[in-house]
Amino acid sequence: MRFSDLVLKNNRCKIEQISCPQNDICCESVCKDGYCPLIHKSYIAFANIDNPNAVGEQLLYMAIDTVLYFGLIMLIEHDVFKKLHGMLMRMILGTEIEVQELESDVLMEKERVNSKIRAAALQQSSADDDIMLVHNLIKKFKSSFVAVKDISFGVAPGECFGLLGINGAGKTTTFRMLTGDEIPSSGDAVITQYRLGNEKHKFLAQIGYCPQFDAINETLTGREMLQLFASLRGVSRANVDNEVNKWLSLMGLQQYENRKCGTYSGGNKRKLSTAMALIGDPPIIFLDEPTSGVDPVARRNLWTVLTSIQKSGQSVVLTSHSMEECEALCNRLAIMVGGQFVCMGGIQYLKQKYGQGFTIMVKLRVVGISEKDVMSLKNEIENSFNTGCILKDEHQGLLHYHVTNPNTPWRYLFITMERVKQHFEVVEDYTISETTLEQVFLSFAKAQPPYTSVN
Ligand SMILES: Nc1ncnc2c1ncn2[C@@H]1O[C@H](COP(=O)(O)OP(=O)(O)OP(=O)(O)O)[C@@H](O)[C@H]1O
Repeated sequence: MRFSDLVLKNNRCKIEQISCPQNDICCESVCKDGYCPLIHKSYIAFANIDNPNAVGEQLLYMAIDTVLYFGLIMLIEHDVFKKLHGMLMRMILGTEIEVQELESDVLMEKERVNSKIRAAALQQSSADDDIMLVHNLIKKFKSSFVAVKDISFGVAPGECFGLLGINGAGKTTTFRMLTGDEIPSSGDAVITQYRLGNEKHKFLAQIGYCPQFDAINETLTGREMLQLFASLRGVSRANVDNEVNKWLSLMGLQQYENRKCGTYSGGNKRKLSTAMALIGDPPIIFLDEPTSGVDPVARRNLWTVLTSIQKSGQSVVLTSHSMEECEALCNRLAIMVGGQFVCMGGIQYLKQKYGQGFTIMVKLRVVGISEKDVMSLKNEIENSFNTGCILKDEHQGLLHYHVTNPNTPWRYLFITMERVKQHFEVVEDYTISETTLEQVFLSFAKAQPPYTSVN
């Protein structure tokens, strides 16, 4: 009998009660009183020759799929694969790293954090004066490449902590570890009493994060995006609209609120991402270059917003390539070089410690100057400030001197440089200023090659 005949037979047997000629395939064996009785066959059974329409097998597969995919989602949700990957990497790569000798401020902060962590473990103290403690954080991507090298720092309530470093210094990797995107190779972080290592969800619930690249759903409008984030942050349904209106207005996004985010300009996407990090008033906010591509008016506006949220006790961890921004916002900052903190402290402290004194920039004429003229100019400048004058940099016809004695009178500086300018034709112009944060940064950043990559 062909399969199609069987299907026909079963369909007929189900839908009609037919008179029963002996040769009818439907009634071969069950002909009763001249009629073929209706045969009810259950669909909820495994299909076989007599019952090919049964869907038991499919139902079983669907049930197995449900359990399987639900389990898979749970494993992903609880980072089981990431943790396994992390464990495997730790086993393969180890956690031993080479660290350069640490500056005293970095070392002191490390010891302070470690002692707090020890005390918290013994329940002898709460981290009241630090909302977040990061200790001994390491990220190894390859055995030969460590992106973050054993960094430790604490952030106080209401503090803005800045992370500075050239491209590839390890700032974003640090953020990615603290926001759960990367599993640290070693080390941990604590926000209030929640540990990143074993209470990740509670830890992350304390954080607002503006990533370096805007993580927005381009098909939603700005308003919808903020409504979504307000709800995720636990803002009550009755308050969502108030909160969304507040942040749209603070970020100057009202006129774009009903436009799809995908059509926003780069600067407006940054503003929206920052608002998404700030909405719902999380206790600590990570901002990865929040003002890159933002116009100067909006940037200053954001600075005002960030200053006011600090006053209400929220803390900010910020990365930026704008020294002006760091000077305006950060209470403390750390400079990262090659994945490691090379200095740490308040801005004035860093300027005093690493850039004490004055900066003289000498612009040289481009044409008609010889190497000999430049050499004798350098000798003259260095001899004139015999209390200490160091040539820090020389590029594109600019000499950058650091006069190390902070007590040198401004009058002496100007008289000397005027005399030098009169005597050396090679000097086109000069400027004298106090040492800036940028100069402190550059003096450290030079220690890292401009393109550190593992690729
Ligand atoms: N998933 C990864 N796998 C391998 N190497 C990585 C990975 N992510 C980052 N790196 C490397 O780690 C180093 C630090 O990168 P990171 O993005 O943290 O730098 P950054 O300081 O944030 O730089 P930028 O200022 O450009 O944002 C870089 O050399 C980068 O190539």
